[in-house]
Amino acid sequence: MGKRGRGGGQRVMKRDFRQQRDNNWTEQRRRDGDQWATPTHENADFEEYYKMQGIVPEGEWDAFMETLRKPLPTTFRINGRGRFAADLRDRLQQDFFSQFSENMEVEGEPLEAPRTLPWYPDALGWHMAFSRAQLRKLPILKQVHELIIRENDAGAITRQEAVSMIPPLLLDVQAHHRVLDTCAAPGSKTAQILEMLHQGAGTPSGIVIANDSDAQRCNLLTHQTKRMCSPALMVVNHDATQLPILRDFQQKQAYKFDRILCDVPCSGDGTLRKAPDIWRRWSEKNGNGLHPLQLRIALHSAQMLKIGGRMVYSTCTFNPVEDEAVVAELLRKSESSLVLLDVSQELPELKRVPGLSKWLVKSNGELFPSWEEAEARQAHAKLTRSMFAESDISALHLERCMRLLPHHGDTGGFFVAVLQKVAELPQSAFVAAPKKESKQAKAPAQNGAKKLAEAAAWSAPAAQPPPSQNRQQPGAGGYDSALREQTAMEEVTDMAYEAAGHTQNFAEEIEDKDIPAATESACEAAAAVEGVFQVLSGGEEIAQEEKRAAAAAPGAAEDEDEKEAPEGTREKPEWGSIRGGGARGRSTGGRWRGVDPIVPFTDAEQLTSIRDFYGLAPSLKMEEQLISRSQSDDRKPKRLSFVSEGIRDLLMMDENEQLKITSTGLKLFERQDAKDARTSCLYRIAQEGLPMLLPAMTKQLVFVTAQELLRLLIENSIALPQDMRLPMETLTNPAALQNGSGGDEGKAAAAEGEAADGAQPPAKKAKTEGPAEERRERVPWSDPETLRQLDSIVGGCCVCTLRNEEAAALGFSAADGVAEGALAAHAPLAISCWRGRASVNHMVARPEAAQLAEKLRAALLKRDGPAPEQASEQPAAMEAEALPAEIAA
Ligand SMILES: C[S@@+](CC[C@H](N)C(=O)[O-])C[C@H]1O[C@@H](n2cnc3c(N)ncnc32)[C@H](O)[C@@H]1O
Repeated sequence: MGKRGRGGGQRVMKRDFRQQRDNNWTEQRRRDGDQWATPTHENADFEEYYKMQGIVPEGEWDAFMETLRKPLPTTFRINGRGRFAADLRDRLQQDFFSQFSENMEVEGEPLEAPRTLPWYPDALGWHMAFSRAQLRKLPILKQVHELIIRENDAGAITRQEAVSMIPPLLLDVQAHHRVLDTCAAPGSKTAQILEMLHQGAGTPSGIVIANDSDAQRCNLLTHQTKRMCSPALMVVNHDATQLPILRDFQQKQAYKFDRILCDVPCSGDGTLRKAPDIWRRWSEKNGNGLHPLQLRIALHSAQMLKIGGRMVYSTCTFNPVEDEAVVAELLRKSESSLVLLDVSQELPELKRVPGLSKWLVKSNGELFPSWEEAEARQAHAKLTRSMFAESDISALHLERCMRLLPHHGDTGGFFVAVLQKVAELPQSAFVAAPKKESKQAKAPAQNGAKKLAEAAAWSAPAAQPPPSQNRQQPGAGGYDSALREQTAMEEVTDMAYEAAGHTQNFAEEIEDKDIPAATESACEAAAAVEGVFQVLSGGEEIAQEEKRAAAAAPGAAEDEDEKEAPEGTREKPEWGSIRGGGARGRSTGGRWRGVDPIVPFTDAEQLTSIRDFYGLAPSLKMEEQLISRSQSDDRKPKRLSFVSEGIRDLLMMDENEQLKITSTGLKLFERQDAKDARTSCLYRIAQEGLPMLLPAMTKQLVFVTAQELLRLLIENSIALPQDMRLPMETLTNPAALQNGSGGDEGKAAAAEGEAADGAQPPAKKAKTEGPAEERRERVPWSDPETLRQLDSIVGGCCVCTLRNEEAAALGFSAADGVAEGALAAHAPLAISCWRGRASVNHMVARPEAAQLAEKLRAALLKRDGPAPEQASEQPAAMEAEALPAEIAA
């Protein structure tokens, strides 16, 4: 079959794969004739290959294989650091894990007690291994299982495979770092990195750029990281070998990163325990096919790293061709500008084996120790020299790499190398070594040695593309194009197709049989193998798109020579004049088709209105840090998001719209569209923006008791007393809303009862006013202090938050009431609400409201003990079923 035909098939496979990717990997069964057969956990090629490689220490092979055949335990980490994370850890320990004992059994089957991951800092990483049968039979396991799903959805914990937590820990991220996560979707490591960035108080000066070459997976990445509520994150969609290198106007040089994670696409056999279908699809060809891409990603990343910066290269495969071979070639090409760090003293409790210094490469069914031997046997056609352990290998200290073996810690398999940049990479690093004499000789001659040299030159440190290249490629892909020509990508193509075939079938059989939430582990396993697609379809599509975008860019046809400012002279552009990568709805056209452009929000009238309405302190620099994604100018933007100073600066540096931005910024405000809910402010507060807004808010705040907050969360709406209800005229006369309660008029209107509460946002109203709601007897607000505050705010959006002293007593804030950090999991207990004509309703999504209610109930239970009617019940944290049906759901 020709390549064109197969490419079409690839697209279908890719779509099928994506549609199912959120599902959990379970034990797969495949149709075998008319029989359903459970896949065997055997693969002779796999065993032979890895036995020969010597990846497992002497005498441990059986234990290695036995563990690989078992399902993977559940692991999770408690988000964030500090007191809040420790509190949650202690609560889980007291309420749940203390109920397990050492020698527990379920119907004769031993049950392993949950335990902490010994190497994870502050005992915040946990491991639990129990079977499905045990889960069904032991109620406490079911409760723990549900708790983990709930806390994961709420952003308090993250379910993540244990070994996948290691790269971010070794990246050693600090709050001021610029961090790049090159292959980031679905985003479990990005989330971990973000937490590290946010470990101090306030908004960090550093940023995280999370990239993935697959646009749909970028959306998944956005979704996964949304719960982190970080204004310091930007998600971009590029081929990591062509990520644009921007010019840093502050440093007057290329924009570089302090930390880079290259968690590259790989063949994924380290995930066999959660993706058992790999057993029957495993082939060394997958790894051989991915090696060139992995190397190119690592090389380009190294170029984007600051001198002194740290880069982690990781895979979830045991395969040395994708692991040590890539690291070795990277070190070789760097000519000592990169150093492989000895991290044996970091995470000391983590059991690991050192990297290999010799390995074999398989081709045509034979294993070869060197390129020369493969060449002599005519078996080198689909190989590159860089896949082999060369004679210089001992000088590279590959023993500093680490391989995580499943039987050592009951985990998946993983590989990690930590590198530090000590000097700029030589230009020669970006010119590929000859692969095969015959083709090699042709390539420069056919394509032009000058072009190659030019491409390599402009990829040098801090250099900008020469004008001609710049017009062709918005990204710093100069060396890449050279590399493409020289590495004879078309030969890798076949291997990639084969690898992709493996992925397709793998994907086709995914079924969701277990956990309802999209699980991180499923996505990770999927990601590991899906990367294969990027070699061809994804990568090529992106390259095409980047070319198209460059051509479509305003002024692309002009002489770039005249436009390029000499190094070091670039001025900082005006905030209001920038446009972040996107084209949709722009009359001038933008760079990235189908992407809404990022537009600074500078509407002075609206900004003043928002600032006045919520009494926002000047410390919240909305005028310079608020953005929207607008399709056209004729309507006010639907959402306003806040970006950190670091992201704002990056947006300004990206004045040529080189970045294809999927998402950035923390949503603070949403346009209030309800026609019957007019207030003087067009924008209401988005719940996720509260951690950022609350410290700056001085108006529309209502400090309520814990019991009131709990009631509001459970009942959705609490009525105002009759004498505080607003008159009907406020529905059409916004000015009247500004004057607070309606006095006598209010009383008159109140006689019309609840159904007349037109100021409630219609969408919410539909949700909250079911027949059961109407039947429920509604006790109005009654605490005198709360009533005083409710009377002092104006109708429309407001925030109900726990009173400081209660927040401190219940452990939700420091004694001074100030939240630690901006992450959602550590945000003060506050909810975005709507003060309507006759009631106050919350505007929080149901799952989040349920989670907040449970958190509050647990804290109250801890402080006050069980309420009389609850005294005989289980701890509050376990009793979602005791909540009203709409919350428990
Ligand atoms: C192993 S997964 C990453 C998992 C992720 N780091 C996490 O922890 O959730 C590899 C990812 O690389 C992406 N990918 C594949 N080829 C790529 C390329 N050329 N550039 C950027 N991303 C790529 C895939 O879409 C996939 O999401």
